Amino acid sequence: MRFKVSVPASTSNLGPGFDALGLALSLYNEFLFEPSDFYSVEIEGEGKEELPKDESNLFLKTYRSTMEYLGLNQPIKVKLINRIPLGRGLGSSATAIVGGILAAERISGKKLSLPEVIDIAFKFEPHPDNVLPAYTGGFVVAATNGDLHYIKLDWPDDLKVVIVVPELFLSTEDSRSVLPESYPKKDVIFNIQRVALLLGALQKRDYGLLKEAVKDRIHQPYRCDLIPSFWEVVSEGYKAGAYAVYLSGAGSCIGALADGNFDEIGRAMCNVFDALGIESRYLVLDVDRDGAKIEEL
Ligand SMILES: Nc1ncnc2c1ncn2[C@@H]1O[C@H](COP(=O)(O)OP(=O)(O)OP(=O)(O)O)[C@@H](O)[C@H]1O
Ligand SMILES: N[C@@H](CCO)C(=O)O
Repeated sequence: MRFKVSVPASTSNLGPGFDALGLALSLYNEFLFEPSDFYSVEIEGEGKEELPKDESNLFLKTYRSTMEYLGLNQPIKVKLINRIPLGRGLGSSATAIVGGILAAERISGKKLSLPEVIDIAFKFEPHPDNVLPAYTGGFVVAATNGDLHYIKLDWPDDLKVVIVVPELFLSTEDSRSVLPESYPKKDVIFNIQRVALLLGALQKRDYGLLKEAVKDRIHQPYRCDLIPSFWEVVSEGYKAGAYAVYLSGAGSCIGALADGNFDEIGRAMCNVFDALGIESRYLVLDVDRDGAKIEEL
């Protein structure tokens, strides 16, 4: 009884949609697991050295919490094959959470409802914009207030995401700690207008509107100081042909939406980090439409 769970990365916020918008990407963490007499964790790839291999590992914590919720206890042996860089705003922690929940579902033979999945996930990550696309795939709008309300929207086939990954680790906790507790009314209105514009521009494929639509006054103006030359990277992305450039999730990755010139955009943005002596690379990713998957081995 051996299984593989694969869970996509996600890029969230997309500028103004703080804690509301998330997009699953074609980059996957894979978790291989089998029942065992004791818990054990092996890690390959990202976080091999840094991530805990004991019971404090987020995958195991989520698995155990889900099993506890189901009234069960079954130790497992898990191998995490991590391809998503950590602490970069690409939803690596969300993949571990979703992976742990799916592993518990598979081992127990029980299927949880989406509200149950989200309730468990929220104990570990109390914002939905990575967990939800990781679970469902696609472009997701999520609204929470005790209950979760969400909708999966169409994403245009021709629009890819160029993700620039600087060698800058930024924990979500630190990146959230720089945000204010409250915002002036004009900034809230600014963001509401742009989220609406963004959804409309994507629906109508009016890409010329995207540059204005991804402007934001809720998080990027506060987080930009954590990423050297953030606005210069953004500007180079636009010059190279991107329609929209934004901070991916809590950072430090920067995402660019484009329907061509993908390598030019990636290189132009990385050149800014090169000039600062910060290593970086870029990934050209499609949108994952299907979300987390389980496969028998
Ligand atoms: N693939 C993983 N496997 C196990 N634990 C992970 C994994 N990825 C992240 N974590 C755990 O989640 C904690 C919180 O991660 P954090 O949210 O800061 O970063 P992230 O998930 O890489 O980025 P983000 O959520 O901004 O996209 C980390 O300290 C780590 O212990
Ligand atoms: N919406 C969350 C995503 C974390 O990746 C944030 O921006 O803090």
